[in-house]
Amino acid sequence: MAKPVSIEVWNPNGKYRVVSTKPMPGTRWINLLVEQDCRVEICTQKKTILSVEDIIALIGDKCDGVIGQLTEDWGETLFSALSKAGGKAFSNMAVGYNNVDVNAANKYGVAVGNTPGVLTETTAELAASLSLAAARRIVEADEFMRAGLYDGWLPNLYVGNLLKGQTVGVIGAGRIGSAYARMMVEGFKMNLIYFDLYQSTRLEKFVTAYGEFLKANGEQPVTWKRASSMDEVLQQADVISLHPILDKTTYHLVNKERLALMKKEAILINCSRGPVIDEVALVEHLKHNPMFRVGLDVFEDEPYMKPGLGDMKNAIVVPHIASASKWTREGMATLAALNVLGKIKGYPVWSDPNRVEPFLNENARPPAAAPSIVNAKALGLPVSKL
Ligand SMILES: NC(=O)C1=CN([C@@H]2O[C@H](COP(=O)(O)OP(=O)(O)OC[C@H]3O[C@@H](n4cnc5c(N)ncnc54)[C@H](O)[C@@H]3O)[C@@H](O)[C@H]2O)C=CC1
Ligand SMILES: O=C(O)C(=O)CO
Repeated sequence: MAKPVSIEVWNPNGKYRVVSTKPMPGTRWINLLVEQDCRVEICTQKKTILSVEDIIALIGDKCDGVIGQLTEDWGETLFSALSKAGGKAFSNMAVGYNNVDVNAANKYGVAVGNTPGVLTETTAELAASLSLAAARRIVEADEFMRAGLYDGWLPNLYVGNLLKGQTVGVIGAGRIGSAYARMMVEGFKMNLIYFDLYQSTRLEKFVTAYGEFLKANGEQPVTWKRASSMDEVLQQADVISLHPILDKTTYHLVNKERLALMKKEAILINCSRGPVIDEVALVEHLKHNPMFRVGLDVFEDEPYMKPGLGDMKNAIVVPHIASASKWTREGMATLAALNVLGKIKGYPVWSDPNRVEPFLNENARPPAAAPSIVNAKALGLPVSKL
């Protein structure tokens, strides 16, 4: 068994043992746990992705709760080990929890937390950044400049796409997809087409109101359309951003056939999860369509890229940093810690995981509730009346 080599301990005499598989930003999350009689153990081992064996060793014989990461495989083996150690709480430090087998957690009565809301705008901003970078070829132009190749202004140098008046397509118009859509519509006066299993009435109202504002000021109004299929979005949009959860229905949602439906000069952005795109098919598509561009924050086999992707000039690739703003990462740590603490203390579950601001106010005590437990219903946990 691979034994973790390095652990940082806070409040050694605390009654409840809470393990974090990684150091997390800020100290508020540690203080909140320590104030409530937790002994906090943080794994400081210099290894980016911990194996199941590493985490079993961290859990040990007695562990009340674990804060884990999206890179870890939380399935039957780990929930069984946590349950054997007396643990009843786990939280991902992430909103996405496709790395967690929630059925296995249910079997062992372990609450599974996630961190919605606090990363919505930050993630949408990165998707918007990638959209702009791809449309205006910023990374290619930066490389050209640094290579000392610039010898004067030219009419055809790094000509890209104007976003104003084009159509932005959003697949998965939940929290992040809607925030991204609002940024692109308001910021760049783009028209919207979206596909989601559910109607996004708030988003539609926003675009309608902004369109009326533009019209009243003598400008071309922006428009919206809820597509009846994903293919409609792919065919009609100029910039398409993917924001669904990853599950069986969204695995390889963008495949060879669907890439072929898109405009030759379209831009595809993925800040959701890598396997939503068939990355091998994407590399082929990029090779045969040099004006097609992608901006990718996530990859099918993270941390690896499929062969050839890194060589493509029409691809911008960044290492899963969409939620990486200081405020958001500290907030994610806080929400994850409060999920675990809430279950340990027997608090009810917060009633609306889209409204987590009260937990993030540094000047007030957080509510006595677990902010977001995804299997609360399955475990029959009480809901907060706050
Ligand atoms: N790259 C990064 O660092 C980050 C990635 N994420 C990813 O983004 C995902 C979305 O996060 P939120 O917006 O907070 O979640 P959300 O639950 O608010 O939105 C997801 C949306 O996807 C829709 N959806 C589900 N299945 C679909 C399908 N088959 N076709 C079309 N739409 C479908 C849902 O109806 C929902 O509206 C997370 O699950 C996570 O995987 C989230 C934060 C940061
Ligand atoms: O929260 C998530 O789901 C992420 O991917 C990291 O922010």
